[in-house]
Amino acid sequence: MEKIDLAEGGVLLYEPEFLPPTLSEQYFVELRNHCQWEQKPGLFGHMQPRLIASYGDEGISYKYSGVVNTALPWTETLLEIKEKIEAIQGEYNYCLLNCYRTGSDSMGWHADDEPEMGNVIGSLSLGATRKFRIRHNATRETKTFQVGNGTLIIMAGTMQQFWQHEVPKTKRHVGERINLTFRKIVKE
Ligand SMILES: O=C(O)CCC(=O)C(=O)O
Ligand SMILES: [Fe+2]
Repeated sequence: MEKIDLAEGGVLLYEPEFLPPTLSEQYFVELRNHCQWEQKPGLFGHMQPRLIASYGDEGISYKYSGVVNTALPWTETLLEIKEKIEAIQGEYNYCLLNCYRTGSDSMGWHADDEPEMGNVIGSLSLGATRKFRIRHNATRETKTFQVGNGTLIIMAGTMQQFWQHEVPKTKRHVGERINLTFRKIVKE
């Protein structure tokens, strides 16, 4: 596990081999086939370039890109994955899943810095390898991480306040990738 101390108190943990490939593949197939995937409109009425699904504790909902996502009840598989990540760091009550179907699916620069969002976010990648980039708001310093089948990233400390992150589009022919971000939503 690589621990990267970022400017101004941000912390990023990076473990490319967090889960073994066969288990990751099993999770990928299970989640792709059984999650309730949908494509939602983003901020300006365009559809978001990816599919999403969200699961969590009862009564949890999360407003994201202007869209409210109400959590479906946890599944066995998601609880199993959640426990594995919690064993490294964090305590989570919500999971947003993103499915990037091709290289044209992506997620633009953003920070998960909503006031109700806990500062520790556990992010697991399954399937095709994509780039995950982070960029410091003021200095524009950028770092790129390859996120492949079974890669874990934990974002913590003040990272969301000082850095944004993205999953850029790629012209390469890439297969599908599923990303799970486990979060803690604190209700007022
Ligand atoms: O797909 C990823 O690796 C990042 C997802 C993400 O940043 C998010 O869901 O907020
Ligand atoms: Fe994010």
